Amino acid sequence: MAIKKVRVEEAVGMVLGHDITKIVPGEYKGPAFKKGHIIRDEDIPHLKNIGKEHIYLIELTAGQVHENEAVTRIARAVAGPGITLAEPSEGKVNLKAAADGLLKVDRELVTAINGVEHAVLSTLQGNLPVKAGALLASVKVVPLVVEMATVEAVEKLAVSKSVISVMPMRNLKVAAVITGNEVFHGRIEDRFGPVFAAKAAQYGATLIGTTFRPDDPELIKEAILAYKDQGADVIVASGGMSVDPDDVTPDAIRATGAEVVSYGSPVLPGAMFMLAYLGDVAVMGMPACGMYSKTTAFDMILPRVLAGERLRKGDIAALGYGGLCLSCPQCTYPHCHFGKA
Ligand SMILES: Nc1nc2c(c(=O)[nH]1)N[C@H]1C(S)=C(S)[C@@H](COP(=O)(O)OP(=O)(O)OC[C@H]3O[C@@H](n4cnc5c(N)ncnc54)[C@H](O)[C@@H]3O)O[C@H]1N2
Ligand code: MOO
Repeated sequence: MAIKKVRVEEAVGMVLGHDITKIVPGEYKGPAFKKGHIIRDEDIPHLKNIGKEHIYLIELTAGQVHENEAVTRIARAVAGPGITLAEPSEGKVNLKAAADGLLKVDRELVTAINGVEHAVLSTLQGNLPVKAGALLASVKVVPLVVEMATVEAVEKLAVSKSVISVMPMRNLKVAAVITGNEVFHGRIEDRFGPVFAAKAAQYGATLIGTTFRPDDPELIKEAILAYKDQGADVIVASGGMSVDPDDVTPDAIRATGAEVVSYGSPVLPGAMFMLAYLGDVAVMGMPACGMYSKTTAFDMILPRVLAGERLRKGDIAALGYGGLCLSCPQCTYPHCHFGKA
């Protein structure tokens, strides 16, 4: 590679070989000059004000790739379905969500790609519901010019795999069975119904019904089976999930014939959560913490089910890493460590 340093005063009329960044803390961070800009007399003081006394003249030799081309190729290699790529800027390409959905990231592949000399792939954690246009990942390379081998090594790792993708939510039908004698007999006002309505809407599902049952496993079982017959894809039974003699919801779910994936989840709040499947219908037992805490195991599991994943015991066990909520006075999820296993 021929890279020549030229003093800015002598660079008038020359073409910039890369974007040049300006940063004013708290005000601006971005390109002051873009690759391809032809340097003019009036640019000289501006370049000096951002600390540039020289520019590079670049001539690529065979087997070398300019940063913009390198990051574009790497971004294309790692982007799976549901991802849009921005134009390269300052040697970086941003990957964004093409539509609302569930972010999937192959964590092992991200690590392997970052093991390639000079490749940088920085992502959000996966299994997160994301909105259209959300920034999900950035690709960079470290030097201004990289060896073709760097790009090819990443392409080889990512070939026929999707490192980063967004699964669309499938607008499934959710039904709620709210249990508890105290609610059923009107001793207290139900506080779970609004939570389920809000969560279904938040994650792109339709709540097709909410029904109330006392702490009677037979009646709860029948309500679950009735919703299955009505075509629900996900049935959530709330309350009665812990250790008291009147906590009969897990037994009621078992009595439907559903296959229990897990009773208990390593997410707090949500330790007493149950996931089971009645054929293809997901049946969830939601402990009462779901009324009180803004974000629980339910928020780790429901979006994945709504995106079409069939979860297994190992998926639930994996939620323990990062599964401890700090119960902040003001919940800032997902802007925290919680649920990012
Ligand atoms: N000794 C133990 N105590 C608790 C354990 C445990 O393992 N050992 N687990 C705790 C965890 S974790 C949770 S979460 C809670 C709640 O579990 P449940 O799902 O069994 O909740 P309930 O007993 O049915 O109700 C608790 C509380 O919430 C009120 N509630 C329930 N449903 C509604 C509703 N739809 N609307 C309004 N209020 C509702 C209910 O009246 C009770 O006051 O258990 C811990 N304890
Ligand atoms: O199931 Mo309890 O949720 O950990 O609060």
